[in-house]
Amino acid sequence: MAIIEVRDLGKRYGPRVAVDSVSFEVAEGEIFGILGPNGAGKTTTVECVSGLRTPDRGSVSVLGQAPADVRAAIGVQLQASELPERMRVGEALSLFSSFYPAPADWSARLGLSGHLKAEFGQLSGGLKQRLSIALALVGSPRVAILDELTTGLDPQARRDTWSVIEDVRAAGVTILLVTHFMEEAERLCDRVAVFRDGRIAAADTPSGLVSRVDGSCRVRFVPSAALDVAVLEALPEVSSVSVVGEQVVVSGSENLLHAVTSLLARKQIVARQLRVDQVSLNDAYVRLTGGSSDVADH
Ligand SMILES: Nc1ncnc2c1ncn2[C@@H]1O[C@H](COP(=O)(O)OP(=O)(O)OP(=O)(O)O)[C@@H](O)[C@H]1O
Repeated sequence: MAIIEVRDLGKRYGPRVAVDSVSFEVAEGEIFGILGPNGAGKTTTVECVSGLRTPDRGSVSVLGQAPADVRAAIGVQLQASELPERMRVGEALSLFSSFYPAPADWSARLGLSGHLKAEFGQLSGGLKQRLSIALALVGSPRVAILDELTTGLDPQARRDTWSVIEDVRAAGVTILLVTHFMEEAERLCDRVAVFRDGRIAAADTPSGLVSRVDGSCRVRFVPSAALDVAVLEALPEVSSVSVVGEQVVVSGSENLLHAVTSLLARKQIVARQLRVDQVSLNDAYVRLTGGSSDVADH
């Protein structure tokens, strides 16, 4: 069942079109990733889903209702969330908890227990980020919207946060996640939408996006005996073949390795120094966004 439905969403800021004809659905329990270069319309889209912004066009429903009518069911962690400088972590958690009849306490799981007395203004970027996640989850939301969840965290803190998000999902929460990190999208997301210029350039599972890239798999080897390149080129899985010195380099679809090794076995040729490379989600992303490299791989 779709828990979030976005239909033909459009939003302008003056003459600037931020989001144009965006449609997607998120199923209950799914982690749906939104990727794209700076200015592609990701934040505007999730702000419309969270009910913080009103679309100019199209419709958004969360749990079958307008977001503004189900606010208590939506937890939001926005890119730049600020609290008063002097407010202590424990005070912020208590204040937000007081808004809900049955608040959830994620502070220990997010490594905040040792910082409850620290003032917000004194926190490192990483701790601010973790606090904003804890505050987004305090109302036990059915839908969590996380915008640049792990930006500013060091690699270990990022991995720790991913495992928290897996726990959040295991608790039945549906998650809409804006990210610039391909490794994060691959690890966490069931499906991702790649935004470009306010539109969705492609939406699929991470592996589905990779397999859309022409020549997503590459096999290299040195044949043990003379090999007619034309027989490789005739295989339906093969998109191109090149010969570099003794080495044969074959590009093609996901099933390339099986197709090439079966052919070589039939011809009783051994593939020496065999290597297989797979296009990464990062490669797929770069191609889908027209070569933009404003993305981190790890
Ligand atoms: N409040 C605003 N007023 C005017 N223009 C805005 C406003 N918010 C966003 N924009 C513009 O709308 C476009 C989409 O912005 P948005 O923040 O949704 O993109 P984004 O994909 O989230 O970018 P980023 O990765 O940098 O956060 C951009 O061109 C941005 O400059």
